[in-house]
Amino acid sequence: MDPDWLPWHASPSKPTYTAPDGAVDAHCHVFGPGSEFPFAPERKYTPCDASKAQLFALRDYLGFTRNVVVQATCHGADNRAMVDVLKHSNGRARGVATVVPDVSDEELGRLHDAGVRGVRFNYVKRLVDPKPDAYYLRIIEKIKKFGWHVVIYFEAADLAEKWDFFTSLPVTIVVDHMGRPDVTKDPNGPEFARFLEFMERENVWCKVTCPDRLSKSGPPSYDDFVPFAKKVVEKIPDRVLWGTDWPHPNLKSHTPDDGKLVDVIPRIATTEKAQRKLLIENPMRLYWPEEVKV
Ligand SMILES: O=C(O)/C=C(\C=C(/O)C(=O)O)C(=O)O
Repeated sequence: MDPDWLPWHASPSKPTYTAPDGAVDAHCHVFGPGSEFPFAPERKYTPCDASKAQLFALRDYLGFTRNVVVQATCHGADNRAMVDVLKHSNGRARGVATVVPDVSDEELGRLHDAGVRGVRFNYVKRLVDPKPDAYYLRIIEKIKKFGWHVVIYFEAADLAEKWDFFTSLPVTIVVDHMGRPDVTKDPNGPEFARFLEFMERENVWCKVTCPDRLSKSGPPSYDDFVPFAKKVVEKIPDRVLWGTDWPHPNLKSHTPDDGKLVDVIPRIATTEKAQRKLLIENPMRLYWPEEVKV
């Protein structure tokens, strides 16, 4: 089964930026292996296998310590591949699952015990068919008892339409990839200003991730991505997260060099204090709160 997109980089460069001890890759995936963890029949793309061993090896190679493994749509609501990573991580991986509204409390309990701490609502239409708000509200009612948060993945154009719903949610929200801004526009323009207004809400967090997806100026430095991500880090330094997005599903323009993605970090979080918040303090507070010394 050939993947629909370029395979991930087999020999990324060693980053020139050294992440602080304890750094967290807060957005990554595993795919399959398909022979062990079949892909969802309803998926809209077919991934290549990308295993926990390869994810852990990349983590160590890039100088990171922990992972947050996000359920990808190609596995639908079958979270077994993601849970398998958590169970083999020695406590160094947490998860974000995909569930359906009639998920049982017992299943949610099993996911929580394995290390899941959130669910993902994916609004990107090329990945998932749209669901009504009530679908997601039923899920939120179920997960509140576990203290989980909601990760939302949407296109910039969706924000206006979903504004009232997103701003009504009574849980912590984590936005994937800055809501996918058009980085050819002005970072000080009205479109990104509206997104930054969303970021002003105390329960809203943002992943300053995916220069490889968003940039039009392209690798290796992804210059046009930097002012947008830097703005978010400066605005909400205590509510930002970073991740590789390995193995980079659905990228067709190029195969990102994960070492070069790491090297973008000091250009968007320009002080050691901001880097420690982005890479350690913020993800630890959200995913390993029991290990955070008050
Ligand atoms: O991996 C990402 O975060 C981005 C993509 C894929 C998914 O999120 C997914 O399959 O769940 C994408 O933009 O294609």
